Amino acid sequence: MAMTEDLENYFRGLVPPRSEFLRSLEEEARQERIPIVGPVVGELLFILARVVGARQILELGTATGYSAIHLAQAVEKEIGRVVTLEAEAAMAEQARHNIARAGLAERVELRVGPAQSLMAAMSGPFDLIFLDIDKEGYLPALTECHRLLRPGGLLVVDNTGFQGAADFNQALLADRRWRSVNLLCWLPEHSPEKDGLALAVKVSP
Ligand SMILES: C[S@@+](CC[C@H](N)C(=O)[O-])C[C@H]1O[C@@H](n2cnc3c(N)ncnc32)[C@H](O)[C@@H]1O
Repeated sequence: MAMTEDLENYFRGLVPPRSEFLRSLEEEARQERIPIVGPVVGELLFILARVVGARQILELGTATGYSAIHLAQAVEKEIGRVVTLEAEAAMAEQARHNIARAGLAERVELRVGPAQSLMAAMSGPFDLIFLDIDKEGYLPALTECHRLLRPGGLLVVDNTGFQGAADFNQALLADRRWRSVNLLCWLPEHSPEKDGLALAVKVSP
């Protein structure tokens, strides 16, 4: 059977439905030109966290809290928690406000500062790590991501199509302590819509 001719338009019609609140965060990010993952990758993060049975999640790059909200929705109340790291104090304040409005403040711990130094002082293990900071920071963060993930834990990396992520992509591919795939995707309402997304499992210490 032939595929539909206008695949992009067709898939735009399949973007997950979401609350008015999440739509307002998407609008806020659009107006302030803040690159967030959008509804498709947001839902993907929720699904991946559930599949992994994640209780402890680490996010690098909070921005306004949109992806942290999806991750926090996936963890069980009172058992699970999302630790999210944001370099900019004003952005962190905006995220704190949004996360509280989502009723998820108790499940999210927001730490302010450069991810690399915050991670160096942290101990894991985390079940899932979502990497979404400045792309030049990806490679320097990889060693800490490996240390902080539990064996079998999942690393999800956004924006791997960016030039700044090129050395990270090569390092991840070459490192046999990970099994990984790097996908070229077309993701409606993701910033940008055509981009890469990497998934990696920690297979050895
Ligand atoms: C792409 S946005 C994150 C979007 C967010 N994950 C979402 O989808 O809702 C990247 C954020 O990471 C922050 N950031 C960039 N480099 C950072 C670093 N080295 N440490 C901590 N935060 C960083 C930026 O200030 C920005 O708010």
